[in-house]
Amino acid sequence: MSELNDMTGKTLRAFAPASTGNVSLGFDLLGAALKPIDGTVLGDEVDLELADEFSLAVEGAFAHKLPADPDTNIVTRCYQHFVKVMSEKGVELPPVKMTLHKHLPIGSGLGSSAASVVAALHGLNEFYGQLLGDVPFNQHELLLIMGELEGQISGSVHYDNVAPCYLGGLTLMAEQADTLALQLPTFKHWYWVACYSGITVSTAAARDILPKQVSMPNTLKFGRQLAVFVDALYRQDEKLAVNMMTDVIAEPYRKSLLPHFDESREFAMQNGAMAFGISGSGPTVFAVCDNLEQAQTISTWLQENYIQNDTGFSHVCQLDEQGAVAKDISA
Ligand SMILES: Nc1ncnc2c1ncn2[C@@H]1O[C@H](COP(=O)(O)OP(=O)(O)OP(=O)(O)O)[C@@H](O)[C@H]1O
Ligand SMILES: N[C@@H](CCO)C(=O)O
Repeated sequence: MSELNDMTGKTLRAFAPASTGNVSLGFDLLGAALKPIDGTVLGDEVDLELADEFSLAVEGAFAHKLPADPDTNIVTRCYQHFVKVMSEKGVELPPVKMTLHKHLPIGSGLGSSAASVVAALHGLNEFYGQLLGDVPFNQHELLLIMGELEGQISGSVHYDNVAPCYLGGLTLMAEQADTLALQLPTFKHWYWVACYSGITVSTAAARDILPKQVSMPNTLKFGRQLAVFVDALYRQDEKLAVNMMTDVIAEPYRKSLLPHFDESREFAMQNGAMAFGISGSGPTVFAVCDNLEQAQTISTWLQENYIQNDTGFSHVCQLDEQGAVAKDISA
């Protein structure tokens, strides 16, 4: 322990933003990190400090929606996995006390479990990095671990929430041994309205209702849309890009789980939205606008008409280009 830096009394806080998976046209392959323009914290935070033994405390607006036993919390599993891998490398890490500030609703389509996984693992990497003098895992290695942990909870390994949440911006999954995700160019003037209705849709259940096979016409449309969308981003051809933003894979089946989805789309598209769809596996919906006033009108309408209970909310967002961050919050 003598060669370790002194972290006594230091508290590090890691933040990981909300994210929207699929972006309609890229099922499991596209994702974007979101940040409300009014400064609301939309993401999970994890605090870390040295302790005699590991513990996890859970606070925040959605803490009571998680299982009471901290051992079943994905943050505990992140810690256990992190120290196990380091131990296998011959590095025994001193325990930490972790506090999860659970701001994101569970089963919301905003990458709630991904935000906890990313905040926990990024926080652990930065905290132990300061202790050891260098981060234990590089960005690629850490993203691999994030995908694995998120997969344990959502029933399948898909990176479209963890990758944008960790890296920021709009990401395309490459899933290659040396390149997991690619960061794409974006339209900086786009506003993304994100409205969470307040009901819970489990990702595993929303995957179960999808057909196991996709028809030939839909396969061809999916491939064309994704390829043309990426090209349009690189050429900053906004009209072509939004024309590609439709979902032939999941939305036709999943919208039956979302009360008022069709009216919401109709209102949004008639009031200036360039695209509208389900965020991840829902129930959050998103609308893309190039005009702030229209985005605000749509957000207000969704707040009044799409939200089902008092846990729902609606935010006008832009893309969070930064992704996960960590800062020293020691008193
Ligand atoms: N820290 C955590 N954050 C979120 N979910 C957690 C966490 N720890 C354990 N869980 C459990 O993981 C499951 C997450 O389910 P699911 O993947 O449907 O939600 P989600 O990640 O919130 O979905 P979405 O990506 O749609 O926001 C729930 O059963 C929840 O109780
Ligand atoms: N791509 C995943 C995201 C889940 O948030 C799905 O749609 O099932």
